[in-house]
Amino acid sequence: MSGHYHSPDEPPPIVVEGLANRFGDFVVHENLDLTVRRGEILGVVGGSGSGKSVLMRSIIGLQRPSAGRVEVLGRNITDIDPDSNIGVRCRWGVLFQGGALFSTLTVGENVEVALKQFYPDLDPVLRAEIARYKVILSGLPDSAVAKYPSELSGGMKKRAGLARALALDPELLFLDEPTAGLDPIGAAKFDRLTRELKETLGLTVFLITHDLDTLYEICDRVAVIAEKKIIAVGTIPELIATGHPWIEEYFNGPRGRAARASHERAKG
Ligand SMILES: Nc1ncnc2c1ncn2[C@@H]1O[C@H](COP(=O)(O)OP(=O)(O)OP(=O)(O)O)[C@@H](O)[C@H]1O
Repeated sequence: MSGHYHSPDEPPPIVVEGLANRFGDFVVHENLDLTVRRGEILGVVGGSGSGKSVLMRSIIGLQRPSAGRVEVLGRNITDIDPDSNIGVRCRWGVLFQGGALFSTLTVGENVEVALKQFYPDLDPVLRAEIARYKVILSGLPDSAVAKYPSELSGGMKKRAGLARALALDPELLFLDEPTAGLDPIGAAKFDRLTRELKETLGLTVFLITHDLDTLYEICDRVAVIAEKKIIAVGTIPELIATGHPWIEEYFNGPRGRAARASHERAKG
């Protein structure tokens, strides 16, 4: 299995500049800047309702910003009509909160949806085989291919959603709270899978999470949304060194301290 080749001169895979999002009078983002580096897992944190999902939707072209520029894999997403950016859309995969699987389709068929859309002439037998491979790559047993979402546990649904996100061999993977609702063992396994996939497939990962263990275990850097913008981006020690009160409370509160202690124990 090979990753994606990139020349060192290529621009960062995601560049957001001066982003604004408003719903009526309600301002979610104002003058938000963010650059995601190639090959990193970037964790995105912020209080509930701070605009993490709206940011992700702006980056993948599902939310038209009120102002600003969003460049993904060298294409300006804000300028192009959603139907015309098909070439760039097949270069990312998204795991939405809850998996967003089609309930009337099996897991395998769910994975096949994107393959059918982007490669309509693909032989159906080959298409089913590619889907099966993605399901297994996501850590599900072969038997899960023929199952319906209602027959899966929460953790299996996440993996099925991940298989769908990987359908088109993406360069960029967007994960919206992938470990929410999983027990700690299931969450740790999902974290390991994310890291392994990133390393094996050469992915860049944009990962929204509230899970402090995920931040400590697998994120290369963390971006913090507060006050309608990204207030800081860096490694966790770099963030703590900013002394910002929200960051301080987040990482040095009881849960933050417990996650750090467990991370340090695991490192030995
Ligand atoms: N389509 C919309 N119309 C109006 N308001 C919206 C819309 N989408 C999001 N919002 C509002 O924007 C704010 C940010 O929402 P968003 O879902 O991005 O938050 P979040 O940081 O992902 O929160 P959480 O951690 O709770 O998932 C919220 O107050 C939400 O109600």
